[in-house]
Amino acid sequence: MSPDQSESPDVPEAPDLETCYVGPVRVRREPGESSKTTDRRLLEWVDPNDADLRAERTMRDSWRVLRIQSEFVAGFDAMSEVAEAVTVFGSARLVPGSADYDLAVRLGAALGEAGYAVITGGGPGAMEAANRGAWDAGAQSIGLNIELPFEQHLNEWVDMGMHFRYFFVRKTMFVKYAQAFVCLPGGFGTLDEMFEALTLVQTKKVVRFPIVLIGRDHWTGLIDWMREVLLAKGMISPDDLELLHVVDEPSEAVDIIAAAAAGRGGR
Ligand SMILES: C/C(=C\CNc1ncnc2c1ncn2[C@@H]1O[C@H](COP(=O)(O)O)[C@@H](O)[C@H]1O)CO
Repeated sequence: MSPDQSESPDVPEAPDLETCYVGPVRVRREPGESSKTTDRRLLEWVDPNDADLRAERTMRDSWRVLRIQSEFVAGFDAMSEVAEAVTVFGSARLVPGSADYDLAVRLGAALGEAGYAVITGGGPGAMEAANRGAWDAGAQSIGLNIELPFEQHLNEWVDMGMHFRYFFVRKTMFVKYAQAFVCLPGGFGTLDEMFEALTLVQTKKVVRFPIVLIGRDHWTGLIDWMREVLLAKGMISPDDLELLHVVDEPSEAVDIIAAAAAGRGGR
């Protein structure tokens, strides 16, 4: 090797780029460069007085339908082999070593040991922990991730994972392939998922299946408010409150789910 060859060539340093997913496509961008998610583009407001923008939107939305359709097809194909499953929701912000993270691991394991596949949002926190428990129990561990404006990873405890562009497509998969929901302690995302499940059951859009809230400390205040405000004002009926089961232990959640399955003639 000549002295010239041993010298390091004058290669420009790789720029510090941000990574994110646009549907299945991984893109790297300059920090701060606009990264509108697909959902945001779909829901973007367009000035109705601007005829050109309206025409452009109509064209884009028509094509968008094909993309939505393809996401449903990919989801249905991927999920078609899933056996009995339970969808688990919960805070993306739980950290390993915390009591709630540990609860989520134990929940995933208890569901897995009872023969259920575990479906989560595939992200960090409670999702990672529940997938981890299911994985440890040798159960199918599924993560349905979503495109967000910052980099998203499937957690490492997922053995079948997907990235969705559209929230509503992903939510369909959470419901369609599960026979129960369990909500761990969580924030707005978890509450959104819990209330969506609840209204689907309340309006009989899905046959009554259990929604279990695990962690009494976290959920009791909300249930009290539902009773003291919503029920008292006649905005829900007494039966509606019974659609939610509040427990502390993963084994209680599994018992409720198994009893509901037996009541439907399953298991
Ligand atoms: C904010 C953080 C990570 C975001 N990543 C997520 N990946 C996948 N799914 C998510 C993510 N964040 C929220 N979700 C969904 O909402 C529920 C949790 O929301 P909460 O507001 O944290 O309660 C969860 O069940 C997911 O389906 C951490 O840096």
